Amino acid sequence: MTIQWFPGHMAKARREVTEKLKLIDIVYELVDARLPLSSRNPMIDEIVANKPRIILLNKADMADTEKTNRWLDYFNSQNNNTKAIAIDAHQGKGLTKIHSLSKELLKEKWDRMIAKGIRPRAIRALIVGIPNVGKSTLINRLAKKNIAKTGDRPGVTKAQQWVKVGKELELLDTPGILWPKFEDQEVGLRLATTGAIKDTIINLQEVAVYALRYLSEYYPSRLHERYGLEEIPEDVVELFDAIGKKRGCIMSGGYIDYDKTTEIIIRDIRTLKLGKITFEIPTE
Ligand SMILES: Nc1nc2c(ncn2[C@@H]2O[C@H](COP(=O)(O)OP(=O)(O)OP(=O)(O)O)[C@@H](O)[C@H]2O)c(=O)[nH]1
Repeated sequence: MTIQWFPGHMAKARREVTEKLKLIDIVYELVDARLPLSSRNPMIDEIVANKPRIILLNKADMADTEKTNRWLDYFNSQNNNTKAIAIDAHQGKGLTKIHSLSKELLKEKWDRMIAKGIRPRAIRALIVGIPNVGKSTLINRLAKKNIAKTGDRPGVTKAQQWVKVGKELELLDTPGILWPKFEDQEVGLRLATTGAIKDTIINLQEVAVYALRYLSEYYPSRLHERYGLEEIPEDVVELFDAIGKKRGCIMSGGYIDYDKTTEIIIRDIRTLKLGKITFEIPTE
């Protein structure tokens, strides 16, 4: 699903997430491990405020493991209320850690409740993230058909459905959808490279050029191997031509077929033919 985000939609989405935050103890913020900052909402810290949070670097199966580890260090060193782990919601990898980490982050709150004589209840969590980041996949994975109709809760006007994850954890069944920072062109290009933005609304050639520039800088050996290039031309148009030539994307008159070359490059990236790639590097 690609949502056209207008200021009115953004305000509404924010309001909806803020309402849901009142019902829960902890936020699971889903980001794409290949572009952990670009796949976040720019106002997320402000929206989530002081709630404990686990940043889930999803689609870790498609990201460069060494860089994912650097991103985990980056997020884990930010504040005590926030932890990060890498997961693959599609195959269900890394998910068992979510529960133990939630308990850890909420230990003080739970201890306080117990000290006051309140019986411990299930931890309530909300998944938030931008479109296409894997929210539904994660809910379905965690739920294992455990969608519980709980109806109204005291103080809650609208009926909310909760998904049981074991005995001690419950998720709101509808995730919070938030917008990415797409006024930043680079963010848009990164999102487009991984397929998070519908191809029909972007200029794919521009995306392929962006991706090639990035790959030449950070993953030149992958280009060597995949396209059998002896040298990686510095000029990106020359590189584009060289790949087109190697892959037989030639039109009559000997011209390079740029549309076909673009298609190949983008497909190779998205289907991991160029290996696991992370499109954003932590700065510290
Ligand atoms: N490789 C891989 N693909 C994943 C993973 N998680 C989700 N996907 C795929 O990513 C795509 C989007 O997943 P969804 O669960 O629909 O994402 P969403 O955030 O609910 O999307 P919206 O409904 O648009 O908000 C689907 O094709 C999933 O199969 C993962 O960990 N690894």
